[in-house]
Amino acid sequence: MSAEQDPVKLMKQEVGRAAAARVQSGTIVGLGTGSTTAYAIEFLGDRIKKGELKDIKGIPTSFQASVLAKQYGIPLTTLDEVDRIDIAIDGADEVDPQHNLIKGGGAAHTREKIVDALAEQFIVVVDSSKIVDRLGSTFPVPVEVIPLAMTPVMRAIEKLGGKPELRMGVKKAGPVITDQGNMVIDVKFDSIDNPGELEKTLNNIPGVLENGLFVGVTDLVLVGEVVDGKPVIREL
Ligand SMILES: O=C[C@H](O)[C@H](O)[C@H](O)COP(=O)(O)O
Repeated sequence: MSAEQDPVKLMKQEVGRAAAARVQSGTIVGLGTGSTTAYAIEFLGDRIKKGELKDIKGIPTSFQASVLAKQYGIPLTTLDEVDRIDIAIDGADEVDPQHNLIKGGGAAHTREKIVDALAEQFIVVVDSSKIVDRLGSTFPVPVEVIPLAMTPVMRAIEKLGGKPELRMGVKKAGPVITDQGNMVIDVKFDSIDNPGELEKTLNNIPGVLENGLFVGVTDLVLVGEVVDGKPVIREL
């Protein structure tokens, strides 16, 4: 199947394009992580090349975002250099009806939460498969943990009713190591009744750096769908 015919790829591309179209000249832009945001970064680069978009600066949420930004000609800055982030564009693994999220499928949720939460406008870009009635129904909650605390954190998570699993590398023996040099525990909960409460409880376990529940942060969700073979973008 060619890239153009792959409906998931098509949805991701179009939703990335739609988000990139909302960025204005002269702004500071949070650059999210993952396969969907990668398209937004590519389209931002296209707009810069065409001269449509001038004087923007990106704040990357990961090594991946930083590499892509450099590849597509987006100048980068840091949180030390700016007094605001105007807009952030980022993907998600699940989006619930209140626009709360699970993120961290790419182990980048710690830096993503810092950047996305600081942004004046945080736009989430997803394909329709990410929309759920209840967080945790398809995806575990990623928890970034300082390595020496891994065992006590796992025990504490079990006491909360979660099933923790250390995330292992693909094409790398051993665990996934985050951009901060930590590990990720993926936690399956039977049911997440109060995501805001769980977000705080998890972060309160000593040794936990950040978890992938993003509650009350989203301003707009752009959802890519394929209808009658054509990509359609809907706003939530
Ligand atoms: O750590 C990774 C991020 O939270 C991603 O934004 C999230 O996993 C969605 O990625 P994708 O767009 O590749 O599904």
